[in-house]
Amino acid sequence: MTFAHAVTDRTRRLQTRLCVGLDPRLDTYRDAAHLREHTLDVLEATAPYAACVKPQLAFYEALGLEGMRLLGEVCAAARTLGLPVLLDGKRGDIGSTAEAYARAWLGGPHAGSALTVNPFLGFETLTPFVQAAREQGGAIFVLVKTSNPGQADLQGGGVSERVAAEITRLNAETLGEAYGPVGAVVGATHPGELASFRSQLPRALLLLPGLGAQGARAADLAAAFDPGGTGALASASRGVQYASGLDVAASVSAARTFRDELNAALAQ
Ligand SMILES: O=c1ccn([C@@H]2O[C@H](COP(=O)(O)O)[C@@H](O)[C@H]2O)c(=O)[nH]1
Repeated sequence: MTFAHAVTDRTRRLQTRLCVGLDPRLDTYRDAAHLREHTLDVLEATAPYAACVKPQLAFYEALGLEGMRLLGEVCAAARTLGLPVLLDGKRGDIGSTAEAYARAWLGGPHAGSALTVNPFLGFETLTPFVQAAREQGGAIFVLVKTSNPGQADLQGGGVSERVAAEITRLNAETLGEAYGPVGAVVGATHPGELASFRSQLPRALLLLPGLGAQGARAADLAAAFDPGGTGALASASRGVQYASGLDVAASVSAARTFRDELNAALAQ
């Protein structure tokens, strides 16, 4: 089953459109062992409310070798729980280096996972990622309009729309499933633009980061979804993992609330 198929199937079966972000911050814990235990506990406890899990690679890289080991454990635990994994790495480079990134994050133990990809070096640099995603049943999520306030410095003036058009072209080359292997990152912090990106990106899954800590609200995201309530994943990291300090029960409650609010928005 491909990544797109797996998240869509999970959305339909469990009625959840929430992507749980796991971004463990060392300064929040007594030590690395405490960080590991809490991160794995949050993953397991919130899994019933999640369509997928999104580890931000930067937080694992910042922990050195131990972080890489933990990332492996998070991905293995997610697989056991039946949760698709979306690796937020925002990779992108000239072709031969992009090939290495694609092998590293879409192949081997990460086959079938998804990776966020930065298109700044040009559309030709997406090719190794798209090929790897197609071959391994994975997916990529290309940055179209990021959630941060400064995105307009470089992503305005029609740039986001050009990236969206390229994603649509790439997905048209892949026949078969409802959603192709090339998704789009569109910040949940831009609710007024979600309908437009939804229609520009007909076969793309949308990743909507910014729920919770960045101020985006589930109630404002309905326009990002297709009829039937598929096609988008709204993502919260701090708002789930650190919903109330390190209280795992509060993480569960936050995940359940985000799930319910997204469902309520779609029922309007
Ligand atoms: O446009 C983007 C793309 C990715 N992110 C990442 O998502 C999480 C957001 O964390 P919160 O704690 O829910 O704010 C983080 O890993 C970002 O690197 C994003 O925020 N915006």
